[in-house]
Amino acid sequence: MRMRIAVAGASGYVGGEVLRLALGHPEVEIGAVTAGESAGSPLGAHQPHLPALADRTIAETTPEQLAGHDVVFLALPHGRSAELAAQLSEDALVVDCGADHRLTDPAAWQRWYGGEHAGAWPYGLPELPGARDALRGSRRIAVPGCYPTAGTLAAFPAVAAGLVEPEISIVAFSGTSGAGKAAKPHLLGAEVMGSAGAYGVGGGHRHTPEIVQNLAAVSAASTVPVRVSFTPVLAPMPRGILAVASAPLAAHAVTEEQAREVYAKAYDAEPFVHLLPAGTQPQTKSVVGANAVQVQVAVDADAGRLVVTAAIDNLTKGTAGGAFQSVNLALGLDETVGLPTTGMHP
Ligand SMILES: NC(=O)C1=CN([C@@H]2O[C@H](COP(=O)(O)OP(=O)(O)OC[C@H]3O[C@@H](n4cnc5c(N)ncnc54)[C@H](OP(=O)(O)O)[C@@H]3O)[C@@H](O)[C@H]2O)C=CC1
Ligand SMILES: CC(=O)N[C@@H](CCC(=O)OP(=O)(O)O)C(=O)O
Repeated sequence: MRMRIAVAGASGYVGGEVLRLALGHPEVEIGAVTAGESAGSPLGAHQPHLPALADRTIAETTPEQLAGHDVVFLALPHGRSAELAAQLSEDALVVDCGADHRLTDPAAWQRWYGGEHAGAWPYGLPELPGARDALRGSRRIAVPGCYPTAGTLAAFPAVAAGLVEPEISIVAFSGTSGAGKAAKPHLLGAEVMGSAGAYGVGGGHRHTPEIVQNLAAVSAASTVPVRVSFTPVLAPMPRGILAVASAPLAAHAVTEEQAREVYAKAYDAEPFVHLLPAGTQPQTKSVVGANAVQVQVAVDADAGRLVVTAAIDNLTKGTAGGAFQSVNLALGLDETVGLPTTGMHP
């Protein structure tokens, strides 16, 4: 099924990754490319890695520019996408890469983002139980946050199988592209190069309720609330997220082999999730540009904890790749069409 796509936010990091993947997708024709302040300038001035599109002129982001496309990707700051989506045709498949339609609980939206809750759309993490059914045939997709993709995929098989108590700690290291390309003082080279630092420490990051929402939906301990302590760390690299999730084992006798069996059952049939052989660890570089997740499982018997590591590229599986995976499902295509799975080494 051929699809004509529009990309709003085409000058940004996510918009650039959507367009990179679109150029390699056999069923995609690229229509409108729009943005904010950069409207009127050539796309090549913002996306130097896309020479095939360098001469395209960026248009203003209006409902009229985005009309007449089969799929509209909104790679815009949160708030802006909900406002725009409300003015788009119900027949078009609208894919919100921002946060506006991820949270199902209006009170959680109010607490973490503020303002009116736009409502929740089918959540674009196909690996979560039940997600594929909601995505098939849908005309709206909420793309997960990049940390929630990594953290959820690291933790959910153990939470769903009751392997751990639902008291999850997630520490995740992110490349700086996770913050977008708008100039921010804490992202200056002099601040970031050669250094790593935590932020949002003590439960302050707005991805916490999204991770809780995902894990609570699958938790085997239905009478015990899922609690997540999430700590993001900015790391001196352009792309990638490495998440380290750990939780107390529900039974102290659980062996590493048993834990691996739980993860193998969850992921053996998944085209984009790779449970690594014992003894190797996920590396962010190995998934750069790939719609891939590397996962490893360990049991810390002395501490009585399960420790799971997961690596993704925040812009690929963490946003644009995961978005195309969900689009493929929504349009009845094979989920894997057009999505690269190989990363880089060294
Ligand atoms: N970066 C990441 O790893 C991830 C990002 N996301 C989400 O994806 C969305 C895009 O992020 P990212 O690409 O990183 O951000 P960038 O800052 O790199 O890009 C933002 C884009 O939005 C455009 N824009 C900003 N304000 C407006 C406006 N008022 N009207 C129209 N267009 C506007 C910008 O255009 P211009 O430059 O012309 O102003 C630019 O094209 C955000 O919601 C982000 O939270 C989600 C998961 C991961
Ligand atoms: C490194 C870095 O700054 N990362 C961003 C997460 C990006 C993302 O996924 O943002 P949305 O949920 O808004 O889509 C942050 O911590 O805010």
